[in-house]
Amino acid sequence: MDTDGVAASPAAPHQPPYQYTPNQGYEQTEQVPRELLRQQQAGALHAAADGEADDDDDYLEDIFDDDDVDEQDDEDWAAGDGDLTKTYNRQRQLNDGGAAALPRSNQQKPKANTLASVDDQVSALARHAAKIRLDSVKHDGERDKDKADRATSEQVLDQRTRMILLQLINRGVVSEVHGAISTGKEANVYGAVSYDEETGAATQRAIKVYKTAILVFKDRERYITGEHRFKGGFDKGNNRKMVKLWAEKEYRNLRRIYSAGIPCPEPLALKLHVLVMGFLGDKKGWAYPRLRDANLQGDDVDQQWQALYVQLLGTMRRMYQVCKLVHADLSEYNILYHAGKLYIIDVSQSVEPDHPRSLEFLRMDIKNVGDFFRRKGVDTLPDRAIFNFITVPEGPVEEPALGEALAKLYETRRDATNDEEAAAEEVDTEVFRNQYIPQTLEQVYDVEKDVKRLNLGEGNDLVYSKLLADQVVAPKGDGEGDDESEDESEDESGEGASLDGESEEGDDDDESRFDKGRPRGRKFEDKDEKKQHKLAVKEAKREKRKEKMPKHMKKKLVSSTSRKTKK
Ligand SMILES: Nc1ncnc2c1ncn2[C@@H]1O[C@H](COP(=O)(O)OP(=O)(O)OP(=O)(O)O)[C@@H](O)[C@H]1O
Ligand SMILES: [Mg+2]
Repeated sequence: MDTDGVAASPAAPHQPPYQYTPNQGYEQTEQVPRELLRQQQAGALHAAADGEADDDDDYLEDIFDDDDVDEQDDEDWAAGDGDLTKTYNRQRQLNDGGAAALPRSNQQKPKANTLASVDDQVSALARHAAKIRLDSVKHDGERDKDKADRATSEQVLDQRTRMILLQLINRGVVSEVHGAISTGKEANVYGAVSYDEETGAATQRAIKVYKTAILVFKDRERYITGEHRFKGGFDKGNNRKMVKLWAEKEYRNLRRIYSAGIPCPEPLALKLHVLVMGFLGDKKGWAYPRLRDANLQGDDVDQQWQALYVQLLGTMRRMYQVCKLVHADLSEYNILYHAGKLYIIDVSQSVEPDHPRSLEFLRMDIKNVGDFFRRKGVDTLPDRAIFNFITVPEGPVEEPALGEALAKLYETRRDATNDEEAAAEEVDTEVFRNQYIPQTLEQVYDVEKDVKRLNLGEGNDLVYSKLLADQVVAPKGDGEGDDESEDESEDESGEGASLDGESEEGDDDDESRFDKGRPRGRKFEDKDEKKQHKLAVKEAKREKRKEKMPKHMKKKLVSSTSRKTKK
């Protein structure tokens, strides 16, 4: 790999290529990082593709494209994007001035103009090499200690990522990149610092770098499938595109959440699979603890937990109603806590309500949140009540009205201190958790039965009653009907919760893992629960089949009514 005869570099692995001088920071002892030199010497970008197994021509080219988030296809973003233009211009200025000042190891002029400009940019980036210092690991207390240690030794940045970080430094988005705050399967999060040009004041930043591990990202496809924002589709075979997509999704979602005033990291910049955001932590660079690790102090800890629970339900409703997002991986792991406030993080998999599985994801979020707070001794509300609270369009979306609405819910709930009532509530929650959730009219596969129930005044039992009632169930008893793909073979599969419109990729394991609608489920997997659920679903389907109208009749009914009810 390293046989290109680059002049011996002082940067042996154990010898950092920089020197620390008090008050002046890190001074570089190595002028140009090796991979950058190689870039220049080869005079062609393709020579760089020696790191990962990567045979694309654009291994590094796309790093120099100005392809930040496309504003056009997502007009509802409230946050402006002026900063990116600013940083881009700054970069151009820097490039113009910076490149000439650097020693060039190879005076050979690249033939193509594009290569020449990339070459210049590479030179401009080189002088920032010493500002990436992954040896300073910061994480709170004992948590992830091993993981973080590993981060420094193992998680050496690949060339592309390194280039992107250098570029971000060059643009002035951050001034230095430090050690990993967190390393995970899908992403590493690094601490970074940005120094104010005039005052020199330091501001902490966080940089999330998505990793290109095939297996993990395969699993995430389901979040993109059905997302109208990603209608253009994605190329599963290309990991780089996939991680870029995830970073982009996280960036966009963060912008929505941030501009809705929900506590979360401020999205600052995005470049391919690298996302720069505001740092949630103190001035010294210590990140706030995850809710899971929050250590509440005082003699009213119980009330504090209760208040946090109510706060979170309000946030979930705001996210749904204002941001039009379901988090889809909400749990005590993806919420940070500080001074009575909950910060929502990790939103790359969040989906819009029109995603075929959004309600399933929401139900799972509700369950995760409820389970956690119950363990903390909080008197939680039933899942169904929360589901309705979050999804019903009417009602407040701002505090303090949100909190008041929840207080009312507490008042009107069943008397949970009464054993019988409590048991009934538990059963209802269990039923709710296993109920089939249709997402679109096409998925209401037994519309006749639902209408009958509605006419009998049992409409409230439908999971989606608060959501689709006026669309799905017309008062006269007609409505949109069955869908073509609901045939016997699907019934036999036992995949009760699998919704139509979902990709039919045929990865059984993947799909079954998702029975309960749990994304990235390994963390939460519970085999018994899954089995039980499958049985319940099978039984329910058997019952349904008994009452099922023959398919040809249903088709007739659908075609005679669909025109009336379709939006
Ligand atoms: N903006 C931030 N400020 C401070 N800490 C952060 C920030 N973003 C993330 N972190 C820390 O990094 C951790 C991981 O972040 P995140 O949940 O976004 O990654 P992830 O997608 O879960 O990664 P993986 O699933 O691969 O572990 C968080 O638990 C939190 O401690
Ligand atoms: Mg996370």
